Amino acid sequence: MNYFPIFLDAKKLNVLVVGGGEIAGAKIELLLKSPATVTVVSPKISANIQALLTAGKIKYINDYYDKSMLAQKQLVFVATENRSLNEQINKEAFEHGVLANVVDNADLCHFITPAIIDRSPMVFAMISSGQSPVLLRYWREKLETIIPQSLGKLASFAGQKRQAVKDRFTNFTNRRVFWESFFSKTGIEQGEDLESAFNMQLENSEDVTSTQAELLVINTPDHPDLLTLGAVRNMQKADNILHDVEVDSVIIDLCRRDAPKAAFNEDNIAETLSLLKQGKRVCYLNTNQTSQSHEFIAAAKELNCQVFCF
Ligand SMILES: C[C@@]1(CC(=O)O)C2=NC(=C\c3[nH]c(c(CCC(=O)O)c3CC(=O)O)Cc3[nH]c(c(CC(=O)O)c3CCC(=O)O)/C=C3\N/C(=C\2)[C@@H](CCC(=O)O)[C@]3(C)CC(=O)O)/[C@H]1CCC(=O)O
Ligand SMILES: NC(=O)c1ccc[n+]([C@@H]2O[C@H](COP(=O)([O-])OP(=O)(O)OC[C@H]3O[C@@H](n4cnc5c(N)ncnc54)[C@H](O)[C@@H]3O)[C@@H](O)[C@H]2O)c1
Repeated sequence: MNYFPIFLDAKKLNVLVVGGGEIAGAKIELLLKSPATVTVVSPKISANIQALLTAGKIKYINDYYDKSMLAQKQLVFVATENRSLNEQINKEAFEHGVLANVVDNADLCHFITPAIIDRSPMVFAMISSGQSPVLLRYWREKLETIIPQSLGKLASFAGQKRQAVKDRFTNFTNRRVFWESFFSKTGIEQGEDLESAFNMQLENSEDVTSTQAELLVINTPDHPDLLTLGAVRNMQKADNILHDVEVDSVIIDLCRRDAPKAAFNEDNIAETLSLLKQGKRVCYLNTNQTSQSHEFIAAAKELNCQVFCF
């Protein structure tokens, strides 16, 4: 991953846009979807940009770019047709600690703009690391059709109810189980009857003090595409991950990111069994059915923990 993905709080963002043509206009429109402060510098601006200026949405410097304009800015977008000017801005921005994006010039970008699926407050942003913008657009269009429009409404609702769930359940595992169960209910994703479904679930949920231990054994294929949907869902739910050394890192990366991970060996069998005794959900990515792995699974069953195979 050569590009590190983060989301910036745009309330505190000061952005300079160099250029006043069609491409600069598109970047400004995108920036104005957020509360960023946008300053445009160009000796000429298009009718679209003029309209934004008249509406008081942007600041405008009617001049040629100068490096002094980078002061107090965190980002600069460059949309001029002048290659040597674009190179100069890339260099000067770097010297001033400002990150530059030169539109459609990966080699002059300190950061690149992603394809975006906006279901605010849920926002999906993705890149092809500059390798293939057309492939990226193709996937954005595909994902647009499967991500429901109501997802933003659901995320806002969950945000408003987070404190109520925190007040009701003191421990982290109970809160996670509550939300997992709420989001998997029929109709919830479509935003139907959120308030009544939520209230009913909150009233009927028990505070589970000791959870039932689960060992989720994934018979891991060579290729991630061959994992079943059930396997991936359970890999995402595990508290701890144990994997045979042969398992591909791409598959391990599909497990819950904050779950501790360990390679299966003699030394950590006892440790994993003790996690199961504490009622944890352990996912075991198994590739070779060795006698040692059979013994481990048998020992887990003896602990009275539930064993599921995928
Ligand atoms: C996300 C998106 C948003 C946006 O434009 O901001 C975006 N490009 C989009 C579309 C698109 N861009 C181009 C075509 C025409 C087809 C083609 O030529 O391939 C199409 C397709 C179309 O329009 O259908 C031309 C192009 N783009 C770049 C180069 C130069 C190069 O690759 O070296 C060239 C050749 C210029 C030339 O030959 O002269 C470079 C960049 N374009 C990026 C972003 C950054 C990398 C993102 C990534 O990781 O892929 C990066 C590195 C810099 C940046 O601009 O931040 C949007 C797609 C998603 C969406 O639709 O949502
Ligand atoms: N138009 C397209 O379809 C398209 C598509 C992809 C990439 N691009 C690239 O994006 C860039 C911008 O495209 P465009 O169509 O908006 O071009 P444009 O010629 O309409 O706009 C360029 C703008 O830069 C301004 N400018 C020039 N020198 C300047 C300086 N020293 N300081 C400040 N502003 C200055 C000009 O006044 C003008 O407003 C070009 O490099 C182009 O190759 C264009």
